[in-house]
Amino acid sequence: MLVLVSFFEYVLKHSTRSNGLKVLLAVSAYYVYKYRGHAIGARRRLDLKQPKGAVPLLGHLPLLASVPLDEFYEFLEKQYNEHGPVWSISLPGFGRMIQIDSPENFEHVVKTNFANYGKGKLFRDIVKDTSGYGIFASDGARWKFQRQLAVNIFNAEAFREYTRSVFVVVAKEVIGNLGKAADEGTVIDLQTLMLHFTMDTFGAVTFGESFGCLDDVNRKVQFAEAVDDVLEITVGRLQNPLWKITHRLDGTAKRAAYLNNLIRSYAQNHLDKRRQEGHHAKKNDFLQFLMEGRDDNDQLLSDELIIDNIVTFMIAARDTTAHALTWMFYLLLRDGSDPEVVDRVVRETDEVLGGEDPTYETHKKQKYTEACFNEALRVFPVVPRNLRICESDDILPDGTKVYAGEWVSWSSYVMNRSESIWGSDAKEYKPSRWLNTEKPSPSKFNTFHAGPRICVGQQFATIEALTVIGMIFQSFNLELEDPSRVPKYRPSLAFPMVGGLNVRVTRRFGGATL
Ligand code: HEM
Repeated sequence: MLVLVSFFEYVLKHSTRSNGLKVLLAVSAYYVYKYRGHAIGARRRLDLKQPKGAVPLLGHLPLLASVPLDEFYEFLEKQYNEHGPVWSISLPGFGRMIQIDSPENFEHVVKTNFANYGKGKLFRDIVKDTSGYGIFASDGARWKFQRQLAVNIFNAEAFREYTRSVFVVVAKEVIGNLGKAADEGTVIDLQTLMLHFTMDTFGAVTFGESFGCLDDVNRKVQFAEAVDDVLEITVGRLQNPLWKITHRLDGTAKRAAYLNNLIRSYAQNHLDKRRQEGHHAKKNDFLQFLMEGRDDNDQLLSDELIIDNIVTFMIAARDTTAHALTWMFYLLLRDGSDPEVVDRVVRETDEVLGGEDPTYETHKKQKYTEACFNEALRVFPVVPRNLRICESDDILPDGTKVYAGEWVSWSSYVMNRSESIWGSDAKEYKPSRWLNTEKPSPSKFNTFHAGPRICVGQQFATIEALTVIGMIFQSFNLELEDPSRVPKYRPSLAFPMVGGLNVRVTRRFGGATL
């Protein structure tokens, strides 16, 4: 730093060029000095620890850019180990980001002082062209009425009906694909299968018809591919503070517009078709709920807001649940896993289902299977990192000051593996920790978030997962193609497994056949 300052002093003294250049250099020198050790726009915070490697103006951007993407959460974990439960980084565009790790600080941000921490304009800009002003990207009153609408969609009656007419029906197509792989002796990628499963269930609960992804698991479905591509672009924006410029230059902005148009037109066509059928056509799907939903002023939602929410629900529902299932199957089947865990799931499935299809009532009895699913979501939380922006100056329960405009961020991946939160076996996959004990609070098991914005689809995801897990184990034995492989993750909006999860399938003797 001193070398830099001396260099500027030297140039200013000896420059024979115009005064303009001198002024430019002086201004640059001022900013480099002002933002030494942190990013432009960020408040200087000597009271907070921060990783070494921050540079003037860019802060920790070069450091973060140097971290391999598939080791990002281990990098975060290392920082927590080195700096303790609160530390910070600064990034151009974002400013200061305070990293927290304790359930108490987390609960304060997402629940106790909820009104003071929003998603912020920066986040909204990133997702605006995809999920618009839907529930996910909104704050305040606009969020509140959409939340109420969403809560109304999910009730026991709806879950009973989804299980019967959607989850079981679509899971039967999963079983069909697995049966084909079993009979042909081929491997099948469970990750793709689960993504197609959750996509088709989403189609069925939203529009009353599946996307047909499971008709042929290897067939490309344009809509599903558009969603994948758009999510990748969104993640690229989160990682690139200059995305508004670079995406325009490299053509990504044009592609994003094309993809979003494709996705939204699909939803609009369904909406138009439903209107033509008659607004009160007896349908029991998300689309109908949204078409009949009303805002704060008792007005029906605009087409735009209906579509914003359809896209939001699809993004929130599809990859999260599919990836959670994929990681769970990996944890059950990998080398070194306890064979008693799978045996117990199979025994429970046989006892509870007795060879029949799952129902809303049988889910409640799949206690051990649910423990396996939740434990997978603990070890591999499919929303591994999150953040909020502080609206007005605040103090966290541990005394840390947060100033207006600063971000607070946490990683469920790191928190869920923390020994100080989960005990000395925190890193082990141990479904039994969920049995015979009180459920951990959402601030401790925070994969589904906590407070007023806790995931509205948690029960939906759990019931959907229990249906397909039960139906798979009812009929098949699964084996990983390579049980010794330790799969990597890809940072994304959810948490995909790099390279998928190839399994070999055999039919269970005496198992249900379809
Ligand atoms: C394993 C599966 C899932 C996980 C781990 C998960 C996790 C989360 C998390 C962490 C949030 C908070 C995001 C934030 O505010 O920053 C969230 C919100 C949300 N989730 Fe989920 N989710 C899952 C499945 C689902 C499903 C199946 C649906 C819908 C059917 C859904 C719908 C939503 C919605 C609408 C929100 C926004 C709620 C609000 O802002 O009030 N999620 N989810």
